[in-house]
Amino acid sequence: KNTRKTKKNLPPGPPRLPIIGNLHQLGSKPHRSMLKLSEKYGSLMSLKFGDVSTVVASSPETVKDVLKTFDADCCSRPYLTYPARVSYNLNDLAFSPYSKYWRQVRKMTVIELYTAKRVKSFRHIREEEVASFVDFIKHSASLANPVNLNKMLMKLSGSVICKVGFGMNLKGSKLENTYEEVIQGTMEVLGSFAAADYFPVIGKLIDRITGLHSKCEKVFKAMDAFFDQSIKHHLEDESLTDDIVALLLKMERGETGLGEFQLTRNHTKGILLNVLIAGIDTSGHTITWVMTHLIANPRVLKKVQAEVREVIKNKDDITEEDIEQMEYLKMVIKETFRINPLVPLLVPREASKDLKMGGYDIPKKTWIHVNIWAVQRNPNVWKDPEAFIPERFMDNEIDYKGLDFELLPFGSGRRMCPGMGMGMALVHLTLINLLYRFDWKLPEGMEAKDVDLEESYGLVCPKKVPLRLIPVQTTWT
Ligand code: HEM
Repeated sequence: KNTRKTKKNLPPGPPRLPIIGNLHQLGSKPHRSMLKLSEKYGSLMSLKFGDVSTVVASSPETVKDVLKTFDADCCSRPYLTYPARVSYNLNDLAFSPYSKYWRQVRKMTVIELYTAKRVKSFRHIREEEVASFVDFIKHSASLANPVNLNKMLMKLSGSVICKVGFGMNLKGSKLENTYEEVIQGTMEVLGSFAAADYFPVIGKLIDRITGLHSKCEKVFKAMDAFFDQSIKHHLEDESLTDDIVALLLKMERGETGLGEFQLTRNHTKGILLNVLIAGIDTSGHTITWVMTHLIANPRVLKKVQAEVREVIKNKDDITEEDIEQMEYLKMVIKETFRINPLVPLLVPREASKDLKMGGYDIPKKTWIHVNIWAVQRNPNVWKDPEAFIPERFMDNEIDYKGLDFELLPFGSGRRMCPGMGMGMALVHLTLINLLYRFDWKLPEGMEAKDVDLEESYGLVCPKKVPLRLIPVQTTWT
């Protein structure tokens, strides 16, 4: 009798296998598999992964329901075993549940850390690091050597984040030789569909067998040693006052920030984890994707270079604000975010109470995936969605700042990325330099149609095969 009374009207979804549910349908690229399934079962779809009930939103309307209409009740995070470990037991911002702690830290970081003023104050660091990056590329150009842009751009954003966040040079730090492996490994750990999250009884054992557990421990230890190094450096040198570690240590001492809330060392490290991984991976990979699409589309490359060169030609130096006069470059960046959003499923959310959404029941504790990969390829919204056509933004007001639910590379609502300004400042300055100062050629024997566009999968989806291009220095630089 009771069962009949409480029967829920859940969103439709594919049939499930015993025990694993729909896990076998995820494949190696869950955002792509979920897009395919949503074409059959609808833009609000139920899936079951082991013990976990999930819904996936895949259209601008259903995504708007999750991120705006029901944001307050959908903005918590589920408990994820390995993100919990690397975030010092959820003492961070990105994986911590919606709670008083999260609200205070979010408010504090938005007021103190991710402000336009602070982004500006780090400008000299971006300029210095981009200048030495350009020098390296000039050197490669003089030898006609191909440059591995994935690697070099990761190094550039790594150097910027180390100085901005940790007051240190990447060179000489504990991550100097391993940061690429550590950051990539962390992203894989954070983005993996871990057995421990879906099978409470045997999941941890499965993760030990697959190696996920030891991989997590390895990256955690490497990052922890790096954070300790930076904190020690700050405690020994009082002149370090302007970077993010300095600010967090001030908060620990109660000199600024959170009112009655006491920031502990684990909170500091959790927040630093977000700065390190979100800061390095995202900006570098965004620039690589832009360059990949440009080299695969020579017409667009030529057009955007003409624009950049026209704007810069009579100026003494290049600044990140020059982007304001580069309408076509802005369209190229939007189109890149549309085709290759770096976080295609955003970070998973969890319903904090029973909800009724689009006529369906979403029970409390259901996990919610927002598939922006599907939204940004929706043929009802985007004509010819697989093609790279920046001009589609010409008479189109859609932007990526969280207000338009057709394009959401930074998410939207309470959990929207707070580091957008910081990330985009580096993306703009670097791209303008790459396009103004160099022409770009594919290695011998390759043509535009051969450029590989496959993404790899993790929390962030970078280009799978590194982008190798030959820079040719322009005569005017
Ligand atoms: C091009 C660069 C970047 C992209 C595309 C990007 C994208 C994203 C996305 C999609 C999310 C998840 C939003 C959600 O779950 O709804 C996110 C969250 C976050 N990002 Fe970024 N991000 C970028 C740069 C940065 C930078 C430079 C920082 C900091 C230095 C940063 C810090 C964070 C943090 C702390 C969160 C968690 C917010 C929360 O859960 O409250 N991001 N980012």
